[in-house]
Amino acid sequence: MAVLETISVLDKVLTVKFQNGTSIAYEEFWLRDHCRCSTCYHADTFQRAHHLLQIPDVNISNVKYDKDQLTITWSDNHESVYKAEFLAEFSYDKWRDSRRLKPIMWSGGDVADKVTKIHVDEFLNSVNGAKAVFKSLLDYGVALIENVDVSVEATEAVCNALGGVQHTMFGGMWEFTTTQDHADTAYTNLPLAVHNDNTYFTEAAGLQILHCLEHSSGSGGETLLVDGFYGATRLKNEHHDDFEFLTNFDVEAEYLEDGHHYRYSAPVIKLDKMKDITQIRFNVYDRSAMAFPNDEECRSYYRSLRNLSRYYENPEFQWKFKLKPGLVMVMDNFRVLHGRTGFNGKRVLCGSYVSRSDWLNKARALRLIQ
Ligand SMILES: C[N+](C)(C)CCCC[C@H](N)C(=O)O
Ligand SMILES: O=C(O)CCC(=O)C(=O)O
Repeated sequence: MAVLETISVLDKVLTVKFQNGTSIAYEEFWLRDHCRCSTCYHADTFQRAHHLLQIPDVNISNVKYDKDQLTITWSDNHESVYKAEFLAEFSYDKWRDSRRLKPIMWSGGDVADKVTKIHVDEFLNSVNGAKAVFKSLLDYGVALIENVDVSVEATEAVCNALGGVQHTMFGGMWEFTTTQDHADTAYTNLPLAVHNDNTYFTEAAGLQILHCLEHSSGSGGETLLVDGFYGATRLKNEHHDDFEFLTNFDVEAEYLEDGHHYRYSAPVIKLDKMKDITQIRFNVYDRSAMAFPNDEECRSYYRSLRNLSRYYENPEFQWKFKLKPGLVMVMDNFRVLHGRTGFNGKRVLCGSYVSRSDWLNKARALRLIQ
């Protein structure tokens, strides 16, 4: 519970000292911009009523406060009221850290005992079930949902509860096997080294959901998962120059098939301003043929990608398991790399993508993140 203790105003800055000892300084312009009265703010839509250019250049004429709220009278006689709880949100460190995700890195199959494995009914019909799935995705980048009817329709209900089916050139809900519906090796029985999908899209899919509907008259087709953040962190600690290179160099990726040519360039390892790893875009197959300005950059490209690959290809760091009908695997495509061993026989998978905005929206609505 935030409690106002003292307020002081100097040189267009109002400083609040809270009873817990913290102090926060607010620019006058920021305070006027955050007036929540009915003429400045549409409380029903959580939107400001004025353009930035309409905010007047005024000064604080008078302040009144008690332990719960502050009232400012402005030099244009406008009056603004601020609740202590609202003001207390804007300690910069607290505000910044409240927005940082806190992934728990993992390596190897032991993570199987940590990720959420939940009955589909509990996921779809209970808040705690939904929280368990989204927390597992936030913590480990993987969640497993069991007892799902072996159908595209039942899988779609799971995809919608995860945030909604994301439509791409591959469709919305997809069902795929070894028929060449698209010019991609996913539609074959070849082994696929662990990778992130959609490195050729301006924004990769947020989640990838896979449900093996059938695998008959054959073997293989085991799923491989690896924590892309763990491998990138090992690279940072053991090949720092390569890590730096991969956080700065734009690797170009592309996807080509009749009527389609996607192309996008971005670093393999994306950092935010806090230097937290926020995304891995790693796919050895979809890399474009690139030109380089000099030998050094070309050599750095191959050395750094090969060194990072050694972590991702290390079986010790991979989680290998077989998707079976009824079990739906959900993974964070911004973090977890997935692949499969080669297979024979008839193997049919269905699933969808979910955008990152949409699944984080669900997690935020469940109050798991800010
Ligand atoms: C749509 N579905 C998931 C079946 C396959 C899409 C192909 C994904 C492509 N190999 C990539 O890595 O982006
Ligand atoms: O067939 C599988 O298990 C995965 C295929 C794959 O990697 C993909 O569709 O992106």
